[in-house]
Amino acid sequence: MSSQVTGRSSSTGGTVKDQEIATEQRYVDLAYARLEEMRADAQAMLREGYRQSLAGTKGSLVDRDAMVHQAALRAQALDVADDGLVFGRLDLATREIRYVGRIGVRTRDHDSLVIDWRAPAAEDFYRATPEDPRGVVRRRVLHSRGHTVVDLEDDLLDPAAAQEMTVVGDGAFLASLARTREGAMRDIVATIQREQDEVIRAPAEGTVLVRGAPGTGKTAVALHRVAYLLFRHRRRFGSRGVLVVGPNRRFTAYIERVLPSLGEGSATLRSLGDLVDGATASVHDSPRLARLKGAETMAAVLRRAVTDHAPGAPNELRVVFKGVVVALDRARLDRIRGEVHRRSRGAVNAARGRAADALLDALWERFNDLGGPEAAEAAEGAEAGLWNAILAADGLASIDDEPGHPNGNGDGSAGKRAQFDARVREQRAFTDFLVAWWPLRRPLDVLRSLGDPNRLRHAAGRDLDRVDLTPLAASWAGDAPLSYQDVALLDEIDALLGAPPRPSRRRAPAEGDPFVVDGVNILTGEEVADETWEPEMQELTTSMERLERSRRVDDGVVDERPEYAHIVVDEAQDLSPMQWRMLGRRGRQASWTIVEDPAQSAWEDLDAARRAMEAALGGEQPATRGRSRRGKPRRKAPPRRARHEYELTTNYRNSTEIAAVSARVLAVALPEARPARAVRTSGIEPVVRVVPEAGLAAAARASVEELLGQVDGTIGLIVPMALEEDGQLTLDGPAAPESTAWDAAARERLGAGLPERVQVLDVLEAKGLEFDAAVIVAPETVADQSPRGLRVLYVAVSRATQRLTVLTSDPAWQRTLTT
Ligand SMILES: Nc1ncnc2c1ncn2[C@@H]1O[C@H](COP(=O)(O)OP(=O)(O)OP(=O)(O)O)[C@@H](O)[C@H]1O
Repeated sequence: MSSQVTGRSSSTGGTVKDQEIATEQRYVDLAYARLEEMRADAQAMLREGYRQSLAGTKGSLVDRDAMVHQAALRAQALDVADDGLVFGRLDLATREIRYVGRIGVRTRDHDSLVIDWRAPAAEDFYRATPEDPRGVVRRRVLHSRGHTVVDLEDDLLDPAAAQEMTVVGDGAFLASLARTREGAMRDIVATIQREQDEVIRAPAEGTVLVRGAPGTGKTAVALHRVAYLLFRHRRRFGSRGVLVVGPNRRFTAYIERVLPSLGEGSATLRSLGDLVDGATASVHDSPRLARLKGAETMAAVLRRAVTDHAPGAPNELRVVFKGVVVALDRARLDRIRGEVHRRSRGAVNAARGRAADALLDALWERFNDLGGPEAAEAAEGAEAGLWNAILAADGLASIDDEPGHPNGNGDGSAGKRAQFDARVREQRAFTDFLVAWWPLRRPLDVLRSLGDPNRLRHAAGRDLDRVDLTPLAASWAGDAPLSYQDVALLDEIDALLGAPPRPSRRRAPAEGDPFVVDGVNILTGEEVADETWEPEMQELTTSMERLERSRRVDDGVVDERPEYAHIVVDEAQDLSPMQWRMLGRRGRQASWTIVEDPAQSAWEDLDAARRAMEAALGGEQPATRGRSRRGKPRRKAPPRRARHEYELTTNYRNSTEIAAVSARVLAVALPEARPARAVRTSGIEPVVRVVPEAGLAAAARASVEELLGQVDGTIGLIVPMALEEDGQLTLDGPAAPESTAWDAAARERLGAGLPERVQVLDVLEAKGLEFDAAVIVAPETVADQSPRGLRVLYVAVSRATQRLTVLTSDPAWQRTLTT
């Protein structure tokens, strides 16, 4: 017979639970003692690594690098185990006992003391249920503070096999869900539920698509999956890297501690606003601008923008050969430009050499039209002084054609052509023209150039409506802040521009190269060293450094864009097609974990986003179809990958009372959707108050002050987006001069003097976050701000774990939320 005990006294002193805790403490002490030994071993390995480097050979440096890296990883993994090393115990029907913990611990004789939670032998800890006990009789969760076991909770899975086994517990799991939120997400290793574990351990290949309502643990599960993949497939995912992408910087700050707490510091965590090096988003676009910028048609607009002539590009080319002025006008130049773009298929910056050749062809043709070599001979006899005067008046920098010039003796037509090319290339008029007419462009310059409504109109073709041009151009003009959608556009432009053909190291100068102007090769943008140039010794790089190398869009083009072996996309329902394209470029060979809740989507055209997602996951990217970014034939598009779909159904965040309010919003936003099942009842009803519009801010302040006395943890004060008069931008940087009700200045006033645990944020910034208490201001405004406003509101009301207050100036909303 087993017994369920919660603190009952035993005949031998102390409660049964105390005795059980003492037993477990002895085992935990044993595990920590062994951990100390492992730590000493890791330190010894580190010292040995450094000793190797004293040998001084290149090979020894490589060994040192590898050894030090390994030892550092090991030491890091051991450190994370310092808190709550052992958190689970399984008693099996075979009488075997298994302990589960943050990392695997073995005795010196290789007997298992603690099984890593990610190892196959730990799977039963998460998967066993009373319906399917998988040989487990009792599952025990140990709650520790540091090295000390403070509580236990048992699940009896197979009562028939339990015999005299003691079972203690008082719902510590549910209690742990109600714990205070301190502002950063925590790991859930000890309490992962079966449906969550299935996602975490899903196959590493292909795409894992996870859906679930707010609070079902999608983010938590995705992060634990990363730790699992890195543990089980370290070689594959550790070397090429894992990228985790979240919606905004607040969100990445919120989740950034989870992976390190699981001992995994190697994954790259980025928000959609800082995925591209050198470009950082500081604003969200209004729904209208986001729709325009995020749509796939923007790819065509940008393609035209990069192939259009650059701002300030000259309209005429004039050179002199043997006294004959040869000129190309704007119409001819535009035709040449179009032809070069067609032939170079996209890699714009790399095509400058081809552009130079095409100009020379056209000049030669023109020169022949003017009479060719005969005309030159006639001109040669003319008065040099007269020519100089005329040509100087034309502003040509270099016109001379001295008899006896080394290039002046070509014969035969090929020789004449070679002579022509050589003489024209030498002229500053030609090289200066080339630099201005086909500049090596930077993504940010191209985007800014679209701040000119005329250029935007030209690039827009028929892909944008006239009425949209003005707000779009205004959002890119001057030094307007970059938005989250803009970052994806910069990446698109970068892909279109491509890298100029540059070697990885500085080359020695080629003597007399006419394309070297002021120490720079104007065809490639490459710096050419002076005569003192010597090849440098290369410093060894670690795999982490290599992983971190990436392109920067602000300072021209450097290095390759990083590609990852696995990409996790959180809040995927909000990605625009252009953002999917940006991610697709980073995961052409990757497997993916995609986490989403379509009911929370602020994005209007979900079908278009879905198509773009499919293209990113395995299809081809239309902008670079058939060719790689460097113009070489592309590898075949990867085959469509296996897809594994999962749904999470239990809401671990909200109390049942708060979940009821969010279910009411969902019923209006998306009547056919099913809310998740909340499991924790708090007995605290949400508050919905009607307040006159002018008093909303004051009421919000008062509500927060009241809540400060009611909860110990974080409070979110969630306000509508701040749309400017023309509905454009919502700033999360400094206040814009003419912005309205909920702008940054208003939010700053709302938060003034409040403790740090209170965050004032708009509904978009609240995505993915959670608070002990939330105050939602003006649901009616949120609902009206965009066609997806109701879904955005659904996000807002599902943020709180314990207390929810809604302030509305519309009595109809009070009825909707309470009945
Ligand atoms: N098995 C679990 N044990 C304990 N806590 C859990 C468990 N699963 C989820 N949680 C907690 O529930 C909360 C919600 O989890 P999470 O943020 O991952 O949900 P989500 O589905 O991503 O929500 P949203 O869609 O709103 O972003 C978090 O505090 C998380 O730690």
